[in-house]
Amino acid sequence: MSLTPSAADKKARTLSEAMPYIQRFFDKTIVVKYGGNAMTDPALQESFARDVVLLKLVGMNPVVVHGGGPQINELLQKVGKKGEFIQGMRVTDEETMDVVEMVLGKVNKDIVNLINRHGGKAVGLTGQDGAFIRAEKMMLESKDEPGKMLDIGLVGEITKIDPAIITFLDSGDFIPVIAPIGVAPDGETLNINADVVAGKLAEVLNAEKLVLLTNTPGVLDKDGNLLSGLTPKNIDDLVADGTLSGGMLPKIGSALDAARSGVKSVHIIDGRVEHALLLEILTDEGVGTLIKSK
Ligand SMILES: Nc1ncnc2c1ncn2[C@@H]1O[C@H](COP(=O)(O)OP(=O)(O)O)[C@@H](O)[C@H]1O
Ligand SMILES: CC(=O)N[C@@H](CCC(=O)OP(=O)(O)O)C(=O)O
Repeated sequence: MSLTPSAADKKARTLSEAMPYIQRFFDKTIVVKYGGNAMTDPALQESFARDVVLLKLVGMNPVVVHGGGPQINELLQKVGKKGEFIQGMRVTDEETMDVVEMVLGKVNKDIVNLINRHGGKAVGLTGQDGAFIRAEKMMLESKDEPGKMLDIGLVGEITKIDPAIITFLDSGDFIPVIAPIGVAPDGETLNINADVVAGKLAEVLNAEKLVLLTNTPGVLDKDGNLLSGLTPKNIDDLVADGTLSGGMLPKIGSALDAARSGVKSVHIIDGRVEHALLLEILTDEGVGTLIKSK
């Protein structure tokens, strides 16, 4: 294929532009949350896997945490159950938990397989492996009746993440791929929102970056315009006036917690854009919403 001089020049400039980022992020941990909504298109799945492998090849330590919300809903529907969410958290009875584990197990191995097909060495884990994600049953405070605690079933609140297994994998050629399931003190498995796992993991790994790939251009205002940067005060206002709702609530909460606990940059970006991850990490192009710690 021959390139016109301007196209060749543009390609060369883009490659050259990547160099300072490769230098800056060499040996740094990048936690990537791959949302269930961003993984529905096979071509995008391929580009995601290629991006993750490329980051590893140039010396970064990508750690993938995946969701699977829409895929869980699909199977629930097939077995005649309706997915119910409160403040972005799935109400999880025992039967639902079986479906959650089944679907996340399949999604996990699909991602592992995809990364491996592109030359990476992915290792799939849930929080049960080495009991590395400890959790306890979450009680959620009602938004309508402050002070009232809601029981949403087998949903976990993280009490501790032991990063040892992840740093061990990172120090080799491996790319950890993590499903958001935690383990309670009695050994019961608990369903955890994947954004929450990604945020907490970024914190305990002292990650350089947390990138949350989802199915919107980023955080949007009431008129649907992209908000390119958000402070904690902006976020409080957007929650209070109802601009942020549903799955965006745990996402923004986790993003802010991660930013405040020292993760250097936290982004919510559009996983429907091909190579969104590379654009975010290796180019000057700012995509999506940057979450600021203050
Ligand atoms: N202000 C907002 N800006 C963008 N998305 C929002 C906003 N408020 C609510 N959302 C919803 O949050 C969704 C993303 O969260 P979620 O469905 O949990 O995705 P994921 O599977 O990527 O975690 C969006 O698809 C959108 O429906
Ligand atoms: C407690 C809770 O809500 N768990 C989520 C776990 C998967 C997830 O978070 O998937 P996405 O990132 O695709 O939304 C659920 O059951 O849907």
